[in-house]
Amino acid sequence: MAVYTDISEDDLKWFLTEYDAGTLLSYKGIAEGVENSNFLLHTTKKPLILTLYEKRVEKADLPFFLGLMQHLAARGVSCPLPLPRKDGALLGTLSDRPAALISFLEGMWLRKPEAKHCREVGKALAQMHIAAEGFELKRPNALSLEGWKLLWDKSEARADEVEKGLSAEIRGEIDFLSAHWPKDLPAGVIHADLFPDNVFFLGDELSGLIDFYFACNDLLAYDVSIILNAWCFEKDGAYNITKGTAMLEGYQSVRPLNSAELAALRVLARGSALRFFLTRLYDWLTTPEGAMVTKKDPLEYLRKLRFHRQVASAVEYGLSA
Ligand SMILES: Nc1ncnc2c1ncn2[C@@H]1O[C@H](COP(=O)(O)OP(=O)(O)O)[C@@H](O)[C@H]1O
Ligand SMILES: N[C@@H](CCOP(=O)(O)O)C(=O)O
Repeated sequence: MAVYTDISEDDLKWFLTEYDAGTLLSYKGIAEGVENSNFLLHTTKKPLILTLYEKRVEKADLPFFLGLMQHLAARGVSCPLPLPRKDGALLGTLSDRPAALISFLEGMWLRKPEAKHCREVGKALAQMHIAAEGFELKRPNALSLEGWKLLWDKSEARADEVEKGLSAEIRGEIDFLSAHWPKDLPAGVIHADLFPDNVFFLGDELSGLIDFYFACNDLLAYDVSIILNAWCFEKDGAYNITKGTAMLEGYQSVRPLNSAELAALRVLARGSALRFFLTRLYDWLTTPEGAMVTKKDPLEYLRKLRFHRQVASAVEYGLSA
């Protein structure tokens, strides 16, 4: 559940007077998501999503996120479009939080994605990478090597509470990644969180991408490693090579990966597994009991990280010859 901040009907009605959004008919908090507070609004015009930006989103980054959605939507990516206020601004304030209205996207996220869906996700990610070219704002990835070290510093003392021996293992992993992280690969704007809950489908057709609040400038192949991690493992922890093949084929049908990117995939996948392990671990250790948010299991990503460590080459991810 992610509604951290309540809003009153009167405040919301007042907030809406700044927009040409029609008159409020109803609104309700959305249970899903972990970062921000989201509400579905019905007005006399189109349905809208109201987002109140919470703790982990820097206000200074909001023009990047909202501008990126505008840039992508203008280039044919199906993603939410921020609704400007009457004064042209994309951001307002509600319940003391920065707040925005974005268009409602039809579709549902898939609880049990299949290989055919992975192919579509691969394609959509590559299309997003290409459509983002020319976006003029920049945002370094706050959750890359330096960010991982900062997160780890905050969690290390209690890591062995989660699993004995974890502290030494993760320190070793950070050292390895610091020494081997690739530098000269194609870079651009990445989504950085394209998990199943951020991709909508209508039937088997991908209807849109949401949640650009981790988007940043980084290595494009790192984003590929994120979707392999997020979509291609089964509940029992096994890597599904059929899904991996479909995903990589889908991606490469739009943007072929070069040989350096393919060679780096294993290290990138270790990095992305570590990244989600670390944010989940931090949340696991710091979210108070009874908070209105579903904590995600850090150990799922520890298991993925261990899998990538024993992968000998990118062929094992399902690259077709
Ligand atoms: N533009 C949108 N159209 C339809 N539903 C949306 C949209 N944006 C968010 N949602 C709903 O809100 C949920 C949480 O949104 P998300 O952006 O993932 O939140 P968070 O950033 O807090 O993780 C989504 O799973 C979806 O159900
Ligand atoms: N995808 C991340 C958590 C971020 O959640 P989202 O609701 O913003 O996609 C994870 O699974 O750890």
